[in-house]
Amino acid sequence: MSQYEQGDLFAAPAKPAQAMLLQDLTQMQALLQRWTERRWLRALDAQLPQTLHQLAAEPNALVWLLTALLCHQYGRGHSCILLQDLLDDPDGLLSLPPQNQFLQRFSDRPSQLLTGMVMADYRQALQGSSWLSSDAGPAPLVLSDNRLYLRRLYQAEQLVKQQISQRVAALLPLADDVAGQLNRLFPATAQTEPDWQKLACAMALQRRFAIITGGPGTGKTTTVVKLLALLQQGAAGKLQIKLAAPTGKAAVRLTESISGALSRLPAELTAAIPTEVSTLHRLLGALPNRRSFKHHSDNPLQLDVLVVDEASMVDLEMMAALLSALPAKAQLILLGDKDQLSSVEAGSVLGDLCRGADLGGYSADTLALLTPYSELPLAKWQGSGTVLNQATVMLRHSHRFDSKSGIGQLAAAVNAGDSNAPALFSRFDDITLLAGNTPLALKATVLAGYRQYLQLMQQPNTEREQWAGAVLGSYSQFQLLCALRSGDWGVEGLNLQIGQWLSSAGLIDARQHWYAGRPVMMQRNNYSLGLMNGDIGITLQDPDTNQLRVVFQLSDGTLKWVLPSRLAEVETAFAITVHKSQGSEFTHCCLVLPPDNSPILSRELLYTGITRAKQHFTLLCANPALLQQAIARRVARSSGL
Ligand SMILES: Nc1ncnc2c1ncn2[C@@H]1O[C@H](COP(=O)(O)OP(=O)(O)OP(=O)(O)O)[C@@H](O)[C@H]1O
Repeated sequence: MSQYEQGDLFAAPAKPAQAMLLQDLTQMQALLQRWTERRWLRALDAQLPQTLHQLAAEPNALVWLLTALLCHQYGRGHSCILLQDLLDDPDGLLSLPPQNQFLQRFSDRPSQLLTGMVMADYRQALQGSSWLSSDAGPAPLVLSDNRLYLRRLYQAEQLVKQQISQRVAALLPLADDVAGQLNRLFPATAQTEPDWQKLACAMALQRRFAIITGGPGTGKTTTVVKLLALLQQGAAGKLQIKLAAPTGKAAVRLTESISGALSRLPAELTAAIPTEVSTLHRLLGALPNRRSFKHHSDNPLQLDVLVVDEASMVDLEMMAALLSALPAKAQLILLGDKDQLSSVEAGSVLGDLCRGADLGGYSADTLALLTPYSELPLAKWQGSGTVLNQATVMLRHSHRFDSKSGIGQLAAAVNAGDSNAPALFSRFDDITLLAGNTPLALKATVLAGYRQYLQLMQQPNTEREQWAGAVLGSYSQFQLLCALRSGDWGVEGLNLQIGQWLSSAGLIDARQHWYAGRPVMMQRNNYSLGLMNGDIGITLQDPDTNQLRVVFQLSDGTLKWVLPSRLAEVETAFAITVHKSQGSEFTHCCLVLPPDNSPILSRELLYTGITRAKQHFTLLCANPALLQQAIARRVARSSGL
């Protein structure tokens, strides 16, 4: 029996009177404790009001409740809570198990306790609290337009809004021959749609802030390289350009794709374009054990143009840190796929900034900036979009996945919320649906997927670097992705299970914690080792020393051999979450869904998982009905952006 089914054991002995509970701190503490025991809250969430209370006593139990819920929502990636949600769906602010009939037994759910409350009750409680920032001074909570924030997040959001609107407002002068230059880089073809790559370039040339968004293979990198070539041409090659990405893995990928895109342009255009890509943490100068960075508004970055790839992975606080460290005159270009999952940390900055981008939403002024560079009329894309829509171009045509590609078609159908998407599996060879008896199918898939690199590992050759490079290359041919962290169908359970299967097949010997063949993923940046969160290394028996070492490929292509004892924060990576896979691609990628419904299963999760696959995508799903539900469910993160 699961913890949730034991309702009678854990439920409050008697339904406490709402008024009593909301006024009585002891009862409130007990309530938060019960919610924590049921895993509806994290211990940290229940702890926050207690900690604040020690710093400044707060007698109102409702304020305690709101603070714990706010902390919980922050942990789930929201920048704030909308007070309206407390009226519409208060249970949604806790991690309640979905569709659980036993929940009805709990009389202490928020929906029960907060019955009859109106907006004014929440506002009044907060406004009477010393925990709420006011004109009199800063405090940990901020109430703005009926949104409740942790002050840090509020400040980050304000900074992002302010900085971006200032940057979008300023128009940059164009070189005289810009139309001719654009025409040479983007030759006209027989098109039925505007050349969005060319228009993205034209827009970004005129703004200090621009977003180029698009799905996989739509030409974001190709476009930005042409943009940089034009910018350098206009500045006689004197611009200081920097490239960055949120994770080490994404940085390696951008280095590769930038180098590829440069090789397709004439050499005289590409001389002053860098290929070195740094992580955002490294660019900003992360300080050990601190949230702050070496570069900030008083010590800005030294650059003229900054390109940030995989911007969907950038969280709100990182975006704020980046914008505050950016010199006022610099140009910032964000690249990313707005439809992917949001950052692991709070915020969904790219998704928020790109809201409405599908429709264009361009004002007459913006159309006037773009029209001179378009062979086709743009009137269809006129609208009353946001300020940000005026600085955003969406690339719509995938050059990697054509109409014969099941991966491309499936990703597009899932992204559009098409409930018929699962029917595509029977129409294409490069996508496979394994429904039904999942454990057996899973075993067969992972054995086939991981066998090759493990066999290669067992044949060390005298050329140590070449052999290790080949093993790493072979590993990237296949990756198992999953939706959850814990449980049998999460990272933890699956890694254990796969370790056992591979051991039984004689491919690894997993009796020790560290063993040859163990793939591991960094869970945090480690600057002294030069390894970043999300980097995957493989444990190998070093033929030179006969000791175990974990081998990582660095962004310059070289290999780094690290003693396992130096890697404290790593996890086995036979299975990784879709979240952690962002910024990476694999030749064959297999996504396994749990048998039970979960709010984690969303359209964005499926889309992100599918688009990690370069040549083949397999979906393992015990319960195909879940697939439909996941396609219908959208991730909505509360924010004020
Ligand atoms: N206008 C175009 N015409 C033909 N091929 C193109 C065009 N634009 C891009 N490509 C090709 O499409 C492929 C993907 O391009 P690119 O890497 O620029 O896309 P991307 O959006 O950055 O991809 P990713 O999603 O991997 O970041 C490359 O092989 C590139 O040469």
